[in-house]
Amino acid sequence: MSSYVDEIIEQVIKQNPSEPEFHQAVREVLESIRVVIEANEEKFRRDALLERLVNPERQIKFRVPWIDDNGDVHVNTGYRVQFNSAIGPYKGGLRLHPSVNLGIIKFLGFEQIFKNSLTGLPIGGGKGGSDFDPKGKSDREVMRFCQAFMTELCKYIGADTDVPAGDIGTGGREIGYMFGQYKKIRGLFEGVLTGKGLTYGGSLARTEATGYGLLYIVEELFKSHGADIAGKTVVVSGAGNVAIYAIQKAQQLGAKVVTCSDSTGWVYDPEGIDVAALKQIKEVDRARLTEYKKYRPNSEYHEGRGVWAVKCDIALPCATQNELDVEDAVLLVENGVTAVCEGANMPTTEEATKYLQNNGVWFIPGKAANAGGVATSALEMSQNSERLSWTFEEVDAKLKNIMVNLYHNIDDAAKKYGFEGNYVVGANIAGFEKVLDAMNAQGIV
Ligand SMILES: NC(=O)C1=CN([C@@H]2O[C@H](COP(=O)(O)OP(=O)(O)OC[C@H]3O[C@@H](n4cnc5c(N)ncnc54)[C@H](OP(=O)(O)O)[C@@H]3O)[C@@H](O)[C@H]2O)C=CC1
Ligand SMILES: O=C(O)CCC(=O)C(=O)O
Repeated sequence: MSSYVDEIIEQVIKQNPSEPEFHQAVREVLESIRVVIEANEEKFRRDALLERLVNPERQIKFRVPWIDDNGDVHVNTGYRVQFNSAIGPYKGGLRLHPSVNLGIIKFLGFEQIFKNSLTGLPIGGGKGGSDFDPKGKSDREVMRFCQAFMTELCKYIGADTDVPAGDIGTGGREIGYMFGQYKKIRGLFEGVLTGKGLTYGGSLARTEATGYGLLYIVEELFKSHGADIAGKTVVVSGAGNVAIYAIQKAQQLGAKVVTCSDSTGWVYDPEGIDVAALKQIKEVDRARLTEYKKYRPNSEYHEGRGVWAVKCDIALPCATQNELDVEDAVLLVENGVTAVCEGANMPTTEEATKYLQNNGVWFIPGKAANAGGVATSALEMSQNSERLSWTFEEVDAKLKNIMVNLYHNIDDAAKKYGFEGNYVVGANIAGFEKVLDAMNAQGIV
C-alpha cells in the first residue's frame, strides 16, 4: 500500500489541475509532517484527516464590476478562500494583483493555516483577493473597485468569522475604502478588517510588523548560533510594505542593507538603502525605483531581476512567490551567504530551498519568518474587542516576544523529530500539531 501522504499529494495534483503554487505548498507541508502522519497512519486515514486538511472549508468566487474615470465598466474576479477554522476565525490578507487566480489564493490560504497557528494566537487560515491591478489607477478608481469588491465580500466575513487584511497591492488606502463600504452595507463598526488606519481602529505597529518581525526572528536565529546581525550585509528584494520595514529594522539593528527591487528593476546602494527616500517613492509617490537615483546619486539602478547576485551575509526575499530559484541559490552560496529568511510567502522554489539547506545555509520559511504581520493583526483584533489602543512600544514588545518564542518553537520541533536545524520541517510540524489537536477535539466537521 502506498503511503497516505503520497496518495494525498497525488490526489491534490489531480483534483486541482493548473494550480502549481498550491501543489507546491501542499507538497512542502505534507513532506514535512510525513513523520507525524506515518507514526499514526491508520487513525489519520480513517479520519480522512489529510483530505480535510487540504480541502478548503469554503471557497468563494465572485464578479466585481466597477466603473473607471471615463465611465467604462470593467469586470474583475474576486476570491475568498476560507481554508481552516479549527483554531479561530479565518484570518489572512487580500491580494490585488493581475497574477491572482484561485490556485494562488489557495496556496496562500493553505500556508496561512500553519503560519497563524505558529503565532500562538487564536486565528484560522484564509486568504482572498482579485486580479484587479491598482497600479496606474486613480484614487477614485481604486475606491470604486474596493467598494464593488466589498459589496459582495461583506456577505461572508465578520469580526468573529473571517477577518481579512492587506497583502500585495492592498495597503492602508484599500483597507480604508473596504472598511467604509462594509460599515455602510452591514451597519457595523467592528474589527472586520485589520491594517486599518489609526483613527478608526487600527493598531500601532501593524504597518511595520511583518518587516520588523522578520528581523526579530533573524536576530534570534543569529543569537542562538552565537552570532550577531550587527555589521552584516543584507540583500532585500521587494520595495513594498514588508521590504521597507525589514530594511528599516535591519538598519536599526546595525546591519547594512544594500539592495531593494520592484517589478521592473532593482537598486544597489553601497552606502545602504535610504529608507526615507524609499518610503517617499513607494508609499507617497507610488512611483518606480528608477526614481531612487535622484535621492542617491551614488546608487545603481538595473532593469530586471538580479539582487541575489550581490554578495551578502543575509538574504531576505520580500517580494513574491518563487522569486528566488536554484540559480540564485547557487550564487548566494558561492558568495558565502549565512542565512536566507523569507519575508514574502513562498519566495524560494523547492529546488532552491533544498540547495540552500544542503549547503548549510540557515533557512527560515515564510510561514515562520513573516508571521509577525498576521500576529500583529491578531493583536489589532484584541484591541478592537476591548475597545482600547495599546502604545507602539506595547505592541512592538508583544510582537518581538511572539517572534522569539516562534523561533524556539520551530527549532525545538525540528530537534524533537530528528531534523535539527531544518526550520522548514520544524515550522510545518509545530504549526500542524496545534491544528491537528483542535481538529481532533472538534470531531469530523
Ligand atoms: N503585508 C504583510 O503584512 C504581509 C505580506 N506578506 C507577503 O510579503 C510579500 C510582499 O507583500 P507586501 O510587501 O505586503 O506587498 P506590496 O504590494 O507592499 O509590495 C510588493 C513588492 O513586491 C514587488 N512585486 C510584487 N509582485 C511582483 C512580481 N510578480 N514580480 C516582481 N516583483 C513583484 C512589488 O513591486 P512593485 O512596486 O513594482 O509593485 C513591490 O515592490 C508577499 O508575498 C506577501 O504575501 C507576508 C506576510 C504579511
Ligand atoms: O494580517 C493579516 O491578517 C494577514 C497577513 C497575510 O496576509 C500574511 O500573513 O500573508
